[in-house]
Amino acid sequence: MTQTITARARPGYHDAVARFSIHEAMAGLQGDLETGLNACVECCDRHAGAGRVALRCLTADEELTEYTFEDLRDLSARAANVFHAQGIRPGDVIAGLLPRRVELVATVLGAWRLGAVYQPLFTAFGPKAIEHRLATSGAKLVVTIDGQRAKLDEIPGCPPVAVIGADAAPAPGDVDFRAALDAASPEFDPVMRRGEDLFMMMSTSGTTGLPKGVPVPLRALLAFGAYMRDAIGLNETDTFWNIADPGWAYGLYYALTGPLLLGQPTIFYEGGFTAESTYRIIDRLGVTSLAGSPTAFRLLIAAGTEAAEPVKGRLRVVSSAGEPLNPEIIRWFAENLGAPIHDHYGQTEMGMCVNNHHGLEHPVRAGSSGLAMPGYRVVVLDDDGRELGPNQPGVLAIDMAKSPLMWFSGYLNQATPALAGGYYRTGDSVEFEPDGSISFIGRSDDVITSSGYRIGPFDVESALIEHPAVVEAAVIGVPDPERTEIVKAFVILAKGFEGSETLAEELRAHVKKRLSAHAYPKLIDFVADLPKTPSGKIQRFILRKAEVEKQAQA
Ligand SMILES: CC(=O)SCCNC(=O)CCNC(=O)[C@H](O)C(C)(C)COP(=O)(O)OP(=O)(O)OC[C@H]1O[C@@H](n2cnc3c(N)ncnc32)[C@H](O)[C@@H]1OP(=O)(O)O
Repeated sequence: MTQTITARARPGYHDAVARFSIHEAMAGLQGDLETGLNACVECCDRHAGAGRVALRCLTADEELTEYTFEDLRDLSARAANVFHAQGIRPGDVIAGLLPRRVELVATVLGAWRLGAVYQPLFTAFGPKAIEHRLATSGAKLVVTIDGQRAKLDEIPGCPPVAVIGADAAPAPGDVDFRAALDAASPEFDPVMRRGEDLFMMMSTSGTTGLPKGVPVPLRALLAFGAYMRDAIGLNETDTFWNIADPGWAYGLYYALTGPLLLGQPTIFYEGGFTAESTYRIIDRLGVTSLAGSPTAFRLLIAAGTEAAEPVKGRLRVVSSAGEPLNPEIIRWFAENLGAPIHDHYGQTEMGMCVNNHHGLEHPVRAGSSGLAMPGYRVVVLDDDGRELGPNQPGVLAIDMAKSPLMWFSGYLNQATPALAGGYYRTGDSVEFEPDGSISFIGRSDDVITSSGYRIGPFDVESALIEHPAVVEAAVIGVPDPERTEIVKAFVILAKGFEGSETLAEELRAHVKKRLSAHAYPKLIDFVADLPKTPSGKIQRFILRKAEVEKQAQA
């Protein structure tokens, strides 16, 4: 059974909430949560047969190749055969350190076809970030490109590697992934799993420790499909482009899985983000529905109104995630692109669940994150776990028992205090408006939001103190008009080292290489001491308060 999406009048939001039924949500799947489900079948096989395009890949030079759902079915079966020959079995984890290329889709769908679990590794990560994630998941194989391969040499106990080479033959011991795909059979019967079985292994940064594993069960497909229909409002006349990288949740859930699940093509562009290439691709491929983060939208605005002119009136809807959306962006997009841009809120742990829905009719207030997506009951809690009413700040939480689309059930192999008392506490401070919409206030912990990335200060501090010049470090986010926050480090130097711009640059380069290219401290202060509690815990909030006050006085 192929699920078809039709251009339709937008149903009313409150009607959709009242009529929400998990059975109807499940009718959007071919398989069954109890008896048999396969994510590759849902995202690929069931849409094959009509020659429909599934994937448009643009190289960094903007060379375009299109793949149909039949092509992806064939590739997924070949990949599943390659993985099976490497000893991968249902439930095993396959990690992908891959840029936005067709091989990433082959790896993801091939893993799912085999009943295995896909773990994304962002290509900006350094060995430290990769090592921790591989150790957490117990991945049995890593698929990567030759340009990323050297990072894996630095990882003790790295699992076997399948590499996609440019010209050179892969290193001894590595699987030549492309040659193996070509040689493999295009037949592989999908392994049926159940709704509770895992199909993705994500990770997320916290305040105090290293990133935590977020296991994603197959029943999350229901929530991903609901977001695409209700919030993105994807219909069959749309050309959808989500510019987020599938190395992260928003990209993997909604640039790859979501559109394919609904039988709609998706777009992968391998080049880095620029306003010019973004406008060019919108124009060339006829994009009508765009998704990304406010930093990307601010960079579009910074390119000026003339750059936007060729695509004015072309975008039907724009969806924003990862950082709160400023009213100024909403105004600019309406005026210069003729496009409504809506704020959507979510986390790796649950997907998007508070949205200004494009697919459902309801008033949209600038500055608000929106309303709970049908299928989630969203509440605001005080410190004692009591539900609060309008205009009372508290922590945004999900009422687990009354949220049939909620799929998160705890971090991998560790206690999850955020799930106490029947709620999942997001750690984000918000308040309800009288109309039921949610206004975002900020994080209630030290997690940094920069360019739509969630950055754990502890990760950056740990990378910094690996450098011989650093004895101690404290890392915070400081407000930034372009990137929401930027990472700032306060560093105590070891004896014999002196603070200088040269040393600061060396520390930035060190964090970029060891941890990740996106998480390095743009600002570094060398200090003699750090504010601490009597028990010796660094008080990052004191540093943050001082920075905010400094900015206010500037
Ligand atoms: C539930 C959810 O998941 S919600 C949303 C999830 N968040 C996201 O998807 C992230 C959204 N952000 C982005 O896509 C990007 O930040 C953009 C498009 C907004 C801006 O891109 P950029 O201008 O390239 O900045 P970005 O912050 O990504 O990069 C920071 C640095 O890392 C580098 N970098 C980024 N990606 C890579 C990569 N894959 N490989 C190597 N380096 C990289 C950049 O070159 C940059 O280096 P520089 O500071 O020396 O110039």
